[in-house]
Amino acid sequence: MTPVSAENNFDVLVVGGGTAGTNAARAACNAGASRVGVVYIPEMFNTCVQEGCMPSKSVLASSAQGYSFLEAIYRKDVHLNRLARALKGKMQRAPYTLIEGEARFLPGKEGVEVTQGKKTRRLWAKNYVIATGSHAWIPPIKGLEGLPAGRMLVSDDIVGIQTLLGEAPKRLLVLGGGPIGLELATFFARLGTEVLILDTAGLLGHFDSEFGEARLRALKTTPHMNSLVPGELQSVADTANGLLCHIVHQGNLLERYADKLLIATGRRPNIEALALENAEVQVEGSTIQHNEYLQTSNPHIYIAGDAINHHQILHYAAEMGQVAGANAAYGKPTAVMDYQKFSLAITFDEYPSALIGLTEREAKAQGYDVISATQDLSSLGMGILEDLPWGLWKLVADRRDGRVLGSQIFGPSSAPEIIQLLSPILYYQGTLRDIVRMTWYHPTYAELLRSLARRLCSENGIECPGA
Ligand SMILES: Cc1cc2nc3c(=O)[nH]c(=O)nc-3n(C[C@H](O)[C@H](O)[C@H](O)COP(=O)(O)OP(=O)(O)OC[C@H]3O[C@@H](n4cnc5c(N)ncnc54)[C@H](O)[C@@H]3O)c2cc1C
Ligand SMILES: NC(=O)c1ccc[n+]([C@@H]2O[C@H](COP(=O)([O-])OP(=O)(O)OC[C@H]3O[C@@H](n4cnc5c(N)ncnc54)[C@H](O)[C@@H]3O)[C@@H](O)[C@H]2O)c1
Repeated sequence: MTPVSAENNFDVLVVGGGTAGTNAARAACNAGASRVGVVYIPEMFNTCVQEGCMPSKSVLASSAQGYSFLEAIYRKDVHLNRLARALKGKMQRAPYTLIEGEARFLPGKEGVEVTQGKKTRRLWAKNYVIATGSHAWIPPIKGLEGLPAGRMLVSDDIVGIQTLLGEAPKRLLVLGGGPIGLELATFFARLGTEVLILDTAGLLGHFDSEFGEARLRALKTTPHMNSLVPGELQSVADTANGLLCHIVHQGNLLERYADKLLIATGRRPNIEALALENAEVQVEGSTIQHNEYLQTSNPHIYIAGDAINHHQILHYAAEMGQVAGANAAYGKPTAVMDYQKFSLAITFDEYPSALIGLTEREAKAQGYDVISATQDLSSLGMGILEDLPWGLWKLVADRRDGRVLGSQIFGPSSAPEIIQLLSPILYYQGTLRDIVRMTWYHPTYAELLRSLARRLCSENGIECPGA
């Protein structure tokens, strides 16, 4: 290895300054690494704040409050400027060194080369963390590539949505009914855009199937929303009447017109620019091979966050960063990434859905003796008072000891908050009996958790107070 100057020599070098990268750097500092560097591209330094969680929730909140498209965009820009300023300030005060530019690995264990404009700089580290995030994936569909600029949007485009659209489109085809598709479809439908959602599978694929089915029924009653699920976009062509979309649905070939197309079919890791072949890091398809310590096939290189190509949600990015950063600082695989411990997913659309812990399907696959109870929230207590048109709540437990394994909820606008009632219960390995003994206020949605727990006890012969 050709030596580098002291300022370019690190114990741990993190490539990526987003949530995973900054958590990795902080964890490396806390684990005793004295020289820790973070390389990042300043224009797009943090997905959550710049184009992900926060802008999507900002426009959703504005549309729920009745703001127009342009007002929602203005408010989003104000929110993001404030959030980005706070985050940058936090990064500047952190105990690691920030380096701006795009990084790529060099062959022969020479470290990484960082390019910014015409300047390049070579950095070397004992251990590295790759935390380069992800980008929207565009499926190979006939006609997509040749579309004129502004006709097609991807989820990353929310940051520049006004420049791309000018105003809310009259007709929008949303490809993909995952969280991004459902959230952005909700935003546009609330503004009066006629939205058509297509998904080749079902909605809410991570949930038990009754939740995807209920979400689809609810979608069909939402003003300005329509769906063809499962439905496949075969081709698209730009015509004088708009985008002509050929769609296969239930064996029929349908024609639909849209003014704009929004692609929300998942995300893929940002790894192309890294020249990983130089670092002897094995990649299979879009996935960097790694073990439970988040260590790649090169023992000096770890990986964290969306770049890992699964669990692409913020709190996982933070946790993976902590694990990868600590292991990189120790110089050996020590901390293990436990995904199940952090299982929590929320979609903030018209009828929000949330899950925590294991679904019934996952619990069965793991060999648990599963019991579950589901309640329709629209016909119960608060659901009646609030005229809730749709709502389901499911509790999953282990028959052997009544331990709570997971829960899913859909419908009420407070679902994203309600699901987190289960967080301490799962963390402390609480049981159905614990839930029944706890105090719940009436009338609230939360008190229904006790009804579910009581029902599971009485139906399955588990001793519970009042069951
Ligand atoms: C529309 C949308 C909505 C979302 N909503 C939510 C939500 O509500 N809740 C939730 O939990 N999650 C949400 N997510 C997911 C969440 O935003 C991501 O999981 C999380 O931000 C990923 O963090 P990260 O650190 O892995 O990547 P990023 O934040 O993308 O960081 C990647 C870093 O790598 C740097 N980089 C990339 N390539 C290079 C290179 N070659 N050299 C140097 N630096 C490089 C970038 O500059 C950046 O600093 C959403 C995502 C999207 C797109
Ligand atoms: N609220 C949140 O927590 C939140 C919000 C947004 C994004 N995210 C995260 O960001 C990541 C990306 O989200 P996403 O919604 O883009 O991806 P996703 O993978 O969650 O969903 C993509 C959807 O597109 C469908 N699909 C795939 N190919 C298709 C095709 N050719 N035609 C039609 N449909 C197709 C899939 O069946 C799936 O339902 C996810 O990991 C998600 O968890 C989280």
